[in-house]
Amino acid sequence: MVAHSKDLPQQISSVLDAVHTKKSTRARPLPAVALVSFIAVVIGRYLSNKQAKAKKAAAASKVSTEGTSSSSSNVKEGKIVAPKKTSKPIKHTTPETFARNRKYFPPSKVASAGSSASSVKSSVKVGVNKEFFRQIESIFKILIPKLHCKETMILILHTTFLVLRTYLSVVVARLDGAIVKNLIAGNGKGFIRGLGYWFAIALPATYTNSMIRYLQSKLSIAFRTRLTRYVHDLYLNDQVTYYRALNLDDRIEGVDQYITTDVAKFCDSLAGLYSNLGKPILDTIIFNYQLMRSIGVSGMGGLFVSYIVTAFLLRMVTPAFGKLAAVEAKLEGDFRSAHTRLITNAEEVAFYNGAELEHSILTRTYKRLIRHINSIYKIRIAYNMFEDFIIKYCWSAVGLTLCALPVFFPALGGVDSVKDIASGDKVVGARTKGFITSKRLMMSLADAGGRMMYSYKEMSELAGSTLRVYNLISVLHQLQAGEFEGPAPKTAGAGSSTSSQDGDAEAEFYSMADIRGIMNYGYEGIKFVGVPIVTPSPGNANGGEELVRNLNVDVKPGDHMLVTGPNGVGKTGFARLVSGLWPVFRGEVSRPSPKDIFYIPQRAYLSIGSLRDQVIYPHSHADMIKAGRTEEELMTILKHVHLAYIPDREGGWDTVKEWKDVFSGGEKQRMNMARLFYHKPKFAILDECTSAVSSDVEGLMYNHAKDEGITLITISHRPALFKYHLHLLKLTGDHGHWEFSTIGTAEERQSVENEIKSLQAKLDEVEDLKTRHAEIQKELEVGLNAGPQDGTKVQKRGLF
Ligand SMILES: Nc1ncnc2c1ncn2[C@@H]1O[C@H](COP(=O)(O)OP(=O)(O)OP(=O)(O)O)[C@@H](O)[C@H]1O
Repeated sequence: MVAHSKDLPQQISSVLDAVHTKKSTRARPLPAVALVSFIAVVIGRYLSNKQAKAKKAAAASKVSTEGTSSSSSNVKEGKIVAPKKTSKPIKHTTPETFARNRKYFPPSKVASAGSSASSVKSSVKVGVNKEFFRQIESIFKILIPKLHCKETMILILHTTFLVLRTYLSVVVARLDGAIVKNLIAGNGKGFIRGLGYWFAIALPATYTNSMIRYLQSKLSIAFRTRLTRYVHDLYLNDQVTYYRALNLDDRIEGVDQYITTDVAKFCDSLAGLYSNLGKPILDTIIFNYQLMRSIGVSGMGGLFVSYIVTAFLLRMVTPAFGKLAAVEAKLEGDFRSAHTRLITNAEEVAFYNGAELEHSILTRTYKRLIRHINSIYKIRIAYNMFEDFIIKYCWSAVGLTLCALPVFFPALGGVDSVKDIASGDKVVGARTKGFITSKRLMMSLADAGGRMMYSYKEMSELAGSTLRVYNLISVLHQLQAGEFEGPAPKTAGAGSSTSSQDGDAEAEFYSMADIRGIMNYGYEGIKFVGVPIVTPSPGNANGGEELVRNLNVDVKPGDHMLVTGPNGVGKTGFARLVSGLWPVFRGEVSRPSPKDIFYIPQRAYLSIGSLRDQVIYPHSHADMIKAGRTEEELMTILKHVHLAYIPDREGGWDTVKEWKDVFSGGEKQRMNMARLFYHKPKFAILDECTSAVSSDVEGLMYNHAKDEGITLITISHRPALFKYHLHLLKLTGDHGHWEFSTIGTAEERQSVENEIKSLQAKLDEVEDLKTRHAEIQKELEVGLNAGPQDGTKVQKRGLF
């Protein structure tokens, strides 16, 4: 009974609505049902066709993968997946698209929450402002590159279903009214018919709701795919943007977090915002229109004033959700990278017994994150209270007052009430109907308004992820173009020769923002003309440190060169310059084209993939077949590096394992040397890459490399490698000093002789020690044979 009386106003309202709209909108759900069912079936068929196609494609790719790379050991391992061999192009973005889009991504005017050193000091805050809309617009150029694309199709479908849902809500409300009307009138037939319509409409209505959710997810995934592809194309390219982002620039710290989490979060929020904002806006327009019929234009004026005041107040009190979200994403990234570090260095940490310290680092990063999240929750308490107070209570009070206007001041009343009274309806009935209709509309409006205000909060948070995604793309674009961030270069007059290093008046000031050197590709050799080796200095106000000054060297084919010097002097820096990883600040570097030069780094790298992939890296199996190379050749190569036993031991070329855990230190280095013999480049830079290999095998590998016609540039401090080279580049570390000489000159001989002398001296010492040892032994024996003075018999055996 209580429940009944509680629902009564709503039921009366439905009946009144039904009566009110008798002429033009009699509850006729059947055409609506038919229309919705038709659209649902068409879209359902479209989507199921797509799904069938996707299933077919998946089955086909499974067959091809099984056909090319499955092996018994692969199955045994179970966990590691070999890279898929695909004939499809890996890159999706053309250089022209990059060039066109670059201008849409100038450095952000908002100081980034994700970077530790942003040069952009700006008063613009993270939030729903002009800069946010500009950033979103730029990102949309990537998300929807043209009008006719998959994303537009999904957006159209999504919009259709959103409109359908609003339409169905109206139909359901009217049907509700009609059923209640028949119930009150005791019309059994009408009631049963109404119930029939009710069930008939349930199917398309529920289908519409689940399609809205499905299309929202689909839109999010489509956006994510577009963005991830674009970012990957930008990140992994010939300009080694990934290396630059990680080593030469600190604007996007934790780039993995940006690409994996932030992009996904951004796409989810954007797709969600469309439906969360679109529906309330549509509702607000419809309900406001209907409300105007009930409370009149003057009442609507009051309502709009309350909208404006609410929007103003909420904007005033809304905390910087965008900035908070951006900081949260950064802290999440820090926590994640602390774990990644531990995974990468588990063995080293275990050897050092460093669990406790690592534990404290993890706890500290986690606490920092949680403290921030907790502070957001606390900020939300006051905000939610205010939001509820305004939207639920103040709006209701305003609503009630406005609803009362036609009652107390009929002259001000809405069109309907005036018309109803004029047409002779009972005054009380007219007032009840007017009040309940207005109240229902007000409630719906408050609900739509609440959702819109909630969307404002979502938009503020979206501003945070938009900033991070925008910064990612913007910085990658700049790095790809070789534009770095650094202190302003000093002008010639203002001391271009100002020292950047303590106590060195001649050292030049090197800024990442002032790179003037030239890099030439395609030279038959490696030539440095007036090139300094300078450490990159992202965010360092003192500029980069000059390790080697004004280097001039020319290595022609066959001029095997050894680069030597103490630790940290810049030997690997030389290799980084040749490979284009470090910028050429001044002078000119000429080098062969990429296919003619190969680097083997200090730390042996083993990729994800099969045993074969380890030898042919960075070729894929498909590249190997295309180049006409065979497994017999690979076997010969393994013999040269003394690893011929590996394929048998590991179960064949197709075996997939985590190779970095399988091979010993020396095996890893020999495997890296095997790559050199596979690729046979004209030049090779070997950076201490045989330090764990026994010296006899090392010698064989060096001689084989020379026999293959490879010009070697070895970075090492071991004199044992002198004999395989013709030239010596010695970096002394003394104010960037360096010496170039030919091995075999007086100086070099002197150096080798010095080493021989020092070894000889040690050997002589061994002889002396041996002689001394024999003497002591002799003395002891003499002493024992003489026996004790008191005549006690000492047993020789017991003493020794
Ligand atoms: N990305 C970087 N940013 C700034 N400085 C760097 C960077 N990489 C290396 N350095 C610094 O440059 C200096 C030279 O490094 P490099 O690796 O060339 O030394 P090296 O002579 O090869 O030493 P080792 O014999 O120990 O391998 C070191 O002091 C190092 O700290």
